[in-house]
Formats: sequence, structure tokens, C-alpha cells
Amino acid sequence: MVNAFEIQGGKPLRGEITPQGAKNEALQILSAVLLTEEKITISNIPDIKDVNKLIELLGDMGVIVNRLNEDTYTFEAKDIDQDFFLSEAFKSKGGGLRGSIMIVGPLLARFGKASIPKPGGDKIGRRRLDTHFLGFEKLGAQFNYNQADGFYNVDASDLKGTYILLDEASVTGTANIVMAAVLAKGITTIYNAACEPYLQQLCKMLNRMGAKISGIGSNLLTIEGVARLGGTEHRMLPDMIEIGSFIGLAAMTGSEITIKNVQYKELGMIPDVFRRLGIKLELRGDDIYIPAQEHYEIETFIDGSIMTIADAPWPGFTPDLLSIVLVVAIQAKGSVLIHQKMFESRLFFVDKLLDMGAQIILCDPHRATVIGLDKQVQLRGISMTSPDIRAGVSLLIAALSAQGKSTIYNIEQIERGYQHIDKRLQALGADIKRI
Ligand SMILES: CC(=O)N[C@H]1[C@@H](OP(=O)(O)OP(=O)(O)OC[C@H]2O[C@@H](n3ccc(=O)[nH]c3=O)[C@H](O)[C@@H]2O)O[C@H](CO)[C@@H](O)[C@@H]1O
Ligand SMILES: C=C(OP(=O)(O)O)C(=O)O
Repeated sequence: MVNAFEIQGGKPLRGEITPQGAKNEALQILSAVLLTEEKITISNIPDIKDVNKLIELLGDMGVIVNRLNEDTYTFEAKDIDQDFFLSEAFKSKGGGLRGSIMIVGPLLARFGKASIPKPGGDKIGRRRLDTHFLGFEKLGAQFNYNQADGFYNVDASDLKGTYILLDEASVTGTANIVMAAVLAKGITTIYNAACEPYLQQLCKMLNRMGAKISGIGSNLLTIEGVARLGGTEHRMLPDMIEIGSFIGLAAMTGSEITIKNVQYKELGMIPDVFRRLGIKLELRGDDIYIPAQEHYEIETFIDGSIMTIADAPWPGFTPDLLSIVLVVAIQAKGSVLIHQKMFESRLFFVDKLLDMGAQIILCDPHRATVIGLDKQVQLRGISMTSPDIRAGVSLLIAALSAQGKSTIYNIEQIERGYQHIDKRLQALGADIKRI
């Protein structure tokens, strides 16, 4: 086994697909179980590498983890083994995923200290953690980064609520600071807070545990500290990035697909961005139905100029779907400028798309212009390596639409965030196998 996907492309798919629970919500929610010694039951947990690694890490720390069924677990963080944080095992496992950074806030809140290895995640450009640590410092913590062992150590015997203006609306940074502030003394106000549905879900769960957070869904959160938190139950939202990926997949392969139970009102502008590419979507109940489409035509701006699709902090368009939008635009009629403002190394995968026959100009590390082929020319299957999770899925979509065989290597990147993707695509009729 080389751990690659082999794909015979060019076949339209058909059927229904249900999105998994949201990866980036799961990483926040799982970290929050550390805030109480009482039992927390979480359902709709996706069975993906990053999430499983974090669950394993919680178990290693001493959290009692019970799997009730395929997607539901209980967690009880009664006794946390402080020595584990000094171990080599913690260094390698904690460093394996981006989401592990979010255990720092809860550990500070509950135990007054935390250490964490430099977290992993995709290599998609600089990924700083300043927002997290500046926020902790405002609450009264002191941190130092030990370059020699690669650990961030944070001490906070006495967290006190205060006013914090975040230097940027960081998603994991906001979650981390909220989790530190819920048990701090007094009132914390966080301005320029990120407000993704993931964060709204986290704040709602914390309130059910006894926290006092107001302003949920806005960029101004007020947190009145409480002495302790208790247990609760929580269900993860469907993964909006998976939903966007499946919309793109349907359009690019000319397939008729129904995406089940999407919780449409939580998707923000995602459906409209795909509509602006000319893709027809219908909301049926809470399902998104995408009819088989021979063609789709990218709108221009009202003044006739070329459409730009750019990322922005929520409720702007998520950067995690820009690679998918870029790939889908390859077979549209018309042109679009893709502007990835947040990350500087997320567009380099266009090289592989060029090899497949796409018409794209990479203007600079942040911008690419796609000149749509309008399905006049089919992409060619090739061998390629997935550089990051979303580029990986975009290449998978390109391969499923292409003529002939493609092989995608480094699929660990894809499997970090997409649950049993080969089997779920096979159920839609895709010719994909693991080699
Ligand atoms: C585990 C997890 O949840 N990962 C997500 C989380 O990562 P993460 O929380 O690590 O990302 P951040 O929100 O901190 O920042 C992402 C990038 O955008 C830049 N930035 C951020 C805010 C801002 O107002 N301006 C700005 O330029 C940052 O400098 C950074 O380069 O949010 C990102 C942004 O939605 C997503 O791509 C990641 O999938
Ligand atoms: C970049 C992503 O994940 P992470 O932050 O875990 O690297 C993503 O989910 O698109």
C-alpha cells in the first residue's frame, strides 16, 4: 500500500451524500471537555485523523473517554496527569495537529498552567499564534517559548477578566481565549472576536455548562467569569467545508447530487458564492439539491468587470473553500480572480492543475486568475501529490472530472479532514480506489 488514491475520471456521479460533523468545530468542542470534571456527551463527531488524534491525546492526559457509538463519545476530565505534558509522547502527538493549541485555554482556566508543543496543521504559509498568547497575557498569564525543546509554556495562577482587542479575528485564538476567560475572575470583553458557527457552537455549549457569555455570533463577546462549569450534551454541526466541497464536486463532474441535512442557515454566504459561479442549487427541506449541469457561467460584477472571489473573516467567505472554488472555475464559462488573502502558500497547487490542462495564471502567491474552459476541453488525468487538506480535495475533484487515470499521493492530508471519502464517493458511483 502506498496510501494513494487511484481515480478513473470523467464519469458523472449521482445520489445522496450526508456531510460529516464539522472538523474545526470538533477541535474546539473536544478541547472544552477539559474545563469540567463532569461528564460531557458529544455526538456527530467526525471519524477523521485530526479529531481522532485529539481524542487520543485527551485520553493520554487522563480524560476518561467512552465511545457510545460510531459518532458519539462521553468525556470526563476528572484527573489530569500533569506529568504527561512533559513527555516525548505529548510533544509528538500534540505537535501533530493545529487544533491541539486549543487545549491551552482550558488548562490555564482549570489548572493555572499549560504547555504545548508548536502545533502542526497544514503548511499553507506562516501561521502565527500571537493572538492566542497576547490574549492570555492580557488575562494575566505569562508565557515563554522555549526554542530548544519547541514548547510554549504558560503560567497563570490568577486569571482576571479584562478588555481585549484581538490583533486579528483568529478562529482558534478566539476559542482559546474564551475558554480561558470563562473561569477567570470578573468580566472579560473580547472585541474583534472571530464569530464562525464553530465559535457560536462553542459559546452555546459553554453557556449550557454554566458559563455566562453574551454577544454570541458577533465580534464583541462579553464573558462573566464563573467559579466552575458542569457537564452537558453537544451535537456538532455538519461540516460546511465538506458541504462546499460536494457542491464543487457536483458542478465540476456534471453530477446530480443531493447533500443531506446541511443546516442551511449556518452556511452563511457559501451557497451564494457557488451560485455566482453559475452553479444551480436548490434548497429542498434542509437538503441542497444540485442538478446535473452541462454548463455553468460565472457572473461578472454589476459594472461588467471580472468577478473576484476572496476570503474574509466570518461572515465573509471562508479561506478553506477558495481552493475548491478555484478548481470548479476551471470548467465554468467566464473568468474569475481568486484572491486568497489570509494564507500565502495555499495556491501553489495550481501547477498540478496546469499539468492537467487548466487555464490559470498564478499572479502572485495570493492571487490566481482562472479562465474557464466551459467544458469544451476535458482535463487530463495525471499523478500528483496533495500539498494540504483543501488542495488535496480540490485535486480529487479535478481528477474525478478528468479524462483517464489520476493518482493522488499524500492522501493523509485529505484524510485529516474528510471521513471515509473513498467509500462515500464510491457510493455516488465514483471510480476511486486506495492503492
Ligand atoms: C483548526 C481550525 O479551526 N483551523 C481553521 C482556523 O485556523 P486558525 O485559527 O489557525 O487561523 P486564524 O483565524 O488564526 O488565521 C488564519 C490566517 O488568516 C490570517 N488572518 C486572520 C484573521 C484576520 O482578520 N486577518 C488575517 O489575515 C492570519 O494571519 C492567518 O494567517 O481558521 C482558519 C481561518 O478561517 C482556517 O483556515 C482553518 O481551517
Ligand atoms: C487549514 C485547515 O486546517 P488546519 O487549521 O487544521 O491546518 C483546514 O481545515 O482547511
